[in-house]
Amino acid sequence: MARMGLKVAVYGGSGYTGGELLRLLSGHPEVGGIEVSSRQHAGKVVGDVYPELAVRETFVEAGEIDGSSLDVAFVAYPHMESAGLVKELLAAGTRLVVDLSADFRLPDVAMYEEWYGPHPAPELLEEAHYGLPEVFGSPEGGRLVANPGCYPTAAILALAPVVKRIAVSSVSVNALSGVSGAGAKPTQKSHFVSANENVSPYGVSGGAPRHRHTPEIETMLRRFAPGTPNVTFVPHLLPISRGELETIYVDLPEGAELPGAGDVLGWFAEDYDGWAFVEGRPEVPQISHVVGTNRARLSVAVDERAGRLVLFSALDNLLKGASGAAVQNMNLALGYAETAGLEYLR
Ligand SMILES: NC(=O)C1=CN([C@@H]2O[C@H](COP(=O)(O)OP(=O)(O)OC[C@H]3O[C@@H](n4cnc5c(N)ncnc54)[C@H](OP(=O)(O)O)[C@@H]3O)[C@@H](O)[C@H]2O)C=CC1
Ligand SMILES: CC(=O)N[C@@H](CCC(=O)OP(=O)(O)O)C(=O)O
Repeated sequence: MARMGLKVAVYGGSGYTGGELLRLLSGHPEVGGIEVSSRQHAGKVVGDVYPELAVRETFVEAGEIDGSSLDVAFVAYPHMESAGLVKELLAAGTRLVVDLSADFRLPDVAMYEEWYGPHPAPELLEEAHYGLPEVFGSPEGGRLVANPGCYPTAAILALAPVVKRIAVSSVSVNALSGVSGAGAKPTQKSHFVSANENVSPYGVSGGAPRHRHTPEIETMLRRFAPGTPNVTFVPHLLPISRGELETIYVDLPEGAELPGAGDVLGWFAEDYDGWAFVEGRPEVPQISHVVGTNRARLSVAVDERAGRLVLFSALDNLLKGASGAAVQNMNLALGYAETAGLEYLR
């Protein structure tokens, strides 16, 4: 007998975030049917291509999925490839689209075009809800969720409670990530021989830091703290499969009083009270504290000698940084508990 429940589709199911979505959605109590697209593997059973997933659905071409029949579509395509499909799905009547790419994160077309390229569906930017619910609220009732980038999720969760409360004069993010953040297609940067036994800074070009997550972090923080200064953001590739850690240096204006660590932990507790997956704790988070979970763990150290706050933020790039957050957003958008299907990842 067919299971009742939500009919969902994962577009780009052969990728890392797509695979993680299949794993999460297969065990989700509200999901009744899953369709999954892949160009390379169309016609093959998911679990035959990826035995670690043990999913019995068959990959199909994206065009074979009827968007009008879907409750939820997760689009896990590269940026600039995603927006066209998102537009088609919404026009077809898909109830909710969660886009994992960056295509609907920046509300300003000119900014998108500066950092990415021509936008394929700018008319939808205004309607997209930036899917970091612990900071920007639930997307309940909306049709389009722009799932945040993994690095911006970690940075915004740590910084929002601070910039909301005190003026800051500089913000520098030192970010570390596992190789799955670079996606399933190997590149010179992500090839085993390049990444193994190595740590490399990247996102620096023409002698300046220039990673496309910089404007995402700045734009989102300025929504409630318009005076947030330009952010220096430098990511580094670690020889691990997954997980992300950011150490964030925050300077205060001349003469401003430095808050204590207890103050900042109190702000984290106040802002994230009632949310299941975000927690400030006294100990400094490590990647091993969050890998395989949908947690973001935050902490703080106060450098009184230098007059500077040091924030820490750790998450799993494929879960709270992508697919776990996407399922959390689906839950909230459709009125379920944020933890539905994710309880074991707390
Ligand atoms: N990896 C991470 O940690 C995070 C990723 N993201 C974002 O999520 C999205 C997916 O990332 P990730 O899973 O890592 O990426 P992958 O490269 O692992 O997977 C993307 C999948 O999309 C399909 N695809 C690629 N190009 C196209 C295209 N032009 N048209 C249609 N399908 C295409 C491919 O499947 P096939 O060739 O089989 O069709 C591919 O497997 C990206 O936008 C990424 O930036 C966001 C946060 C974190
Ligand atoms: C290690 C690594 O390469 N990480 C990726 C993470 C970005 C990502 O996947 O997020 P978006 O959806 O915003 O592109 C990068 O720096 O490009």
